[in-house]
Amino acid sequence: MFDKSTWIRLPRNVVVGKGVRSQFLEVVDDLHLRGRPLFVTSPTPRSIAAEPIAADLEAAGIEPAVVTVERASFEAVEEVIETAEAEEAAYLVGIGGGKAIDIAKMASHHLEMGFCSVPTAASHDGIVSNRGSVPDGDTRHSVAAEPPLAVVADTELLADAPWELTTAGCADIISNYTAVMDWRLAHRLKNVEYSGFAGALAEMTAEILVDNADHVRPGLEESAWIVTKALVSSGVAMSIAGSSRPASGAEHLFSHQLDRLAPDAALHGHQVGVGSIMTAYLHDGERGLWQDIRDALDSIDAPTTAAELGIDDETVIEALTTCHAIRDRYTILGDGMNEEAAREVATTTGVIS
Ligand SMILES: NC(=O)C1=CN([C@@H]2O[C@H](COP(=O)(O)OP(=O)(O)OC[C@H]3O[C@@H](n4cnc5c(N)ncnc54)[C@H](OP(=O)(O)O)[C@@H]3O)[C@@H](O)[C@H]2O)C=CC1
Ligand SMILES: O=C(CO)COP(=O)(O)O
Ligand SMILES: [Zn+2]
Repeated sequence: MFDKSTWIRLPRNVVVGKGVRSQFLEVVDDLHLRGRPLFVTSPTPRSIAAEPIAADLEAAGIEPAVVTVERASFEAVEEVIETAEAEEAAYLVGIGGGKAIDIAKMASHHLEMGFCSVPTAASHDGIVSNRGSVPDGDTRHSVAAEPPLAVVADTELLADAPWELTTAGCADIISNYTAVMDWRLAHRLKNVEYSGFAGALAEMTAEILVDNADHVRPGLEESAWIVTKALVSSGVAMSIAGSSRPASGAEHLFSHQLDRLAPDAALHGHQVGVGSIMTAYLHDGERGLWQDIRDALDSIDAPTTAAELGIDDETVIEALTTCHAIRDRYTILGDGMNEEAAREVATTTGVIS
């Protein structure tokens, strides 16, 4: 008997383009969101986006509350929940990079409140997804979170952000290739539920981005447009899957472990890109996928080596040999790599010298 059912929760308004941050009020009006919003932001996005949008709302008689978070953590989520309650917020708006948006969507989930996403960097594919990613001691959780009711992605703002944030977003997308390979492997070996639609969308998103790599150049608003649309598409794949599987495999485990071993050394997207070169080699051997991934990263100025990440070779080996244990997610790393194998993959792919 067929007894499957699913909920696919997606944003209603995805507004992308030049200057669209000035349409924020129109977007929330269209969603019939009323009352006082709480802006969840981080230090740099606060001054460049949260304050100007707050000024627009104030001119219309709405005074948003604002909370600034420094790190992605459960404590930060708790702080946002308390602020929302104290300020009697009616809905939440995440304004910033992955950190602020993740915290806002997790707090909204707990508060059962609407959430809007205003990215200030095209640096990660959590802009639209219904997942939050939080470190917790030795582990890293991917938790259910509120998908945004609306995304307001201003390409002018995104194009003005430091170029490395955009290349990080590209690398997060390119890593979908290996994430989907890991997901299929887990399906075959461990009977993990697999969605062909979500897997195909995540892969196709990476393919379109790589095909358009020549148009992804610093300072070009068109680059912000191409990358943001890919980030939205990848987030939709996660929402269809109901998990981060289409966009997060062993390369993400590697990055999450680097966050523990070398905090703040490199951007999330750059770390997963380098991880993807190595896990592609593990999946595909010498057949060429790892070189294609490395060349695609190189063509958009994303790091391809430990040195370019600013991380030493021994930390890469430690991350590779331990990251399988960071969460219960079966990948090509199986129950872990030994040190010799880790050195082999990292050296052959040129990640370490
Ligand atoms: N939920 C999901 O599905 C996903 C979640 N993620 C998560 O997202 C995070 C990674 O996202 P990322 O954006 O790299 O991290 P951050 O939010 O930490 O942003 C990276 C840096 O960019 C700065 N910044 C943001 N916008 C601008 C701007 N316009 N101009 C100048 N600087 C800016 C931030 O400043 P400041 O320090 O002042 O804030 C920060 O230093 C990770 O925690 C990752 O796990 C990633 C992918 C998917
Ligand atoms: O970064 C992600 C997708 O790009 C998702 O993060 P997780 O690995 O925490 O699920
Ligand atoms: Zn990611």
